[in-house]
Amino acid sequence: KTHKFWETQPVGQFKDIGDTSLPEGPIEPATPLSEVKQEPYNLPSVYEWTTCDMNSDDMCSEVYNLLKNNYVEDDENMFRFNYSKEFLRWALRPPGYYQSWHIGVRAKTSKKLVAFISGVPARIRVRDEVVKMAEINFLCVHKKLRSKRLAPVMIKEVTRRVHLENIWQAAYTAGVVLPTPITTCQYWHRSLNPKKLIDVGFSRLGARMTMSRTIKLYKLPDAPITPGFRKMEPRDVPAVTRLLRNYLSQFGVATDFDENDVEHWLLPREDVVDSYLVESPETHDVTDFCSFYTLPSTILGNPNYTTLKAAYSYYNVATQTSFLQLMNDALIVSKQKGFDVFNALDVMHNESFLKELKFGPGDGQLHYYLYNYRLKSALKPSELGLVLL
Ligand SMILES: COc1cccc(CC(=N)NC(=O)c2cccnc2OC2CCNCC2)c1
Repeated sequence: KTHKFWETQPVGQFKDIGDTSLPEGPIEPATPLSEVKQEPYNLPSVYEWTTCDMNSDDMCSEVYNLLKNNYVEDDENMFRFNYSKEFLRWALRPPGYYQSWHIGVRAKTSKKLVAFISGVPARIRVRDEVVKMAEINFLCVHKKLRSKRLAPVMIKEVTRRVHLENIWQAAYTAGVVLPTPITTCQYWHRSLNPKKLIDVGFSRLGARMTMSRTIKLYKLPDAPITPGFRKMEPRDVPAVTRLLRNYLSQFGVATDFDENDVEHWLLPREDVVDSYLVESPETHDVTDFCSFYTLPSTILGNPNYTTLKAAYSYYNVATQTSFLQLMNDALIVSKQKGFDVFNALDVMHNESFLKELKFGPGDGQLHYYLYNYRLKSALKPSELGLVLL
């Protein structure tokens, strides 16, 4: 498959796979800011760039509606991600964010928002190097404007604006294979509401299984079973940061969270992100942590349901409680909150609970990428400590 655009970019190229003579690290050097293109790239003449102020309710609604109607669908086009406005505000405004990295494309005549791409700053450790990067996400071109080659110029424009902030690396994911994945993850789903999942075609009734047998198979207790299991609170930020930093230090590529980051990314926000911890009843130490984010999907073309309520595993650490029991408690509270399904990637140590807790394999893969940073060899998913939204 010719990757006309990606062959021009500083990313690992397929032809270089296995060439261990190439050093690990940046592919191109940083350049002086004076050498960064000062003016935006040219769009086709009927379109114009716009910067999206996510603090503005109208602007946030425009981005929300563009994604709701035109963003990623599953392989069978039965579901489409439906990130909420509150989720987008959270995802796009972490500490140190740049509004200039929230980039829209409008049709000049109608002024309608027809495309979007975003970046947020993140510190990501690659082996022993902590690198300031942009996490690129929510690239979306209106369905009616596909294959007009808008995506390459949007990627070049967000790259230019990231360079203007003296940042030279990026991280992103895609459901498609591009040059060149640093790892490829499988996704897994744990049914919480099997009847709805079967009714909407997300799952199928197992062979020799009745509906009542299936409902019984996925039944969960009404309350978490670990003593000291409770919602995370602001006072827990230092302890959770210590727990997370220690856990993530073992992975080849991982987010380098500090307390400021933990306060933004992991404190509970209703209908956006949920996080729980285990405070030892004896010592009051914080010994374990689990979290998941809320990402509903629109159900396309089903007469009885419109929305699939999905929880996505985020960051989880078990040091005293068994990982199985901790994640089972996460399933229990997500069921209690009305989620239909709990999704997870086989990253970090997730593989150890997936089969045991009755997750089924999804029918797709999620590929992770670094921009302008070469790894000598690809990672196994279990060596990755990075979850993108
Ligand atoms: C169920 O509704 C869907 C609507 C659109 C796409 C997919 C399949 C899919 N592509 N799933 C994932 O990418 C995925 C599966 C498990 C965990 N995280 C995931 O993606 C996250 C992380 C990357 N950005 C999207 C959300 C499912």
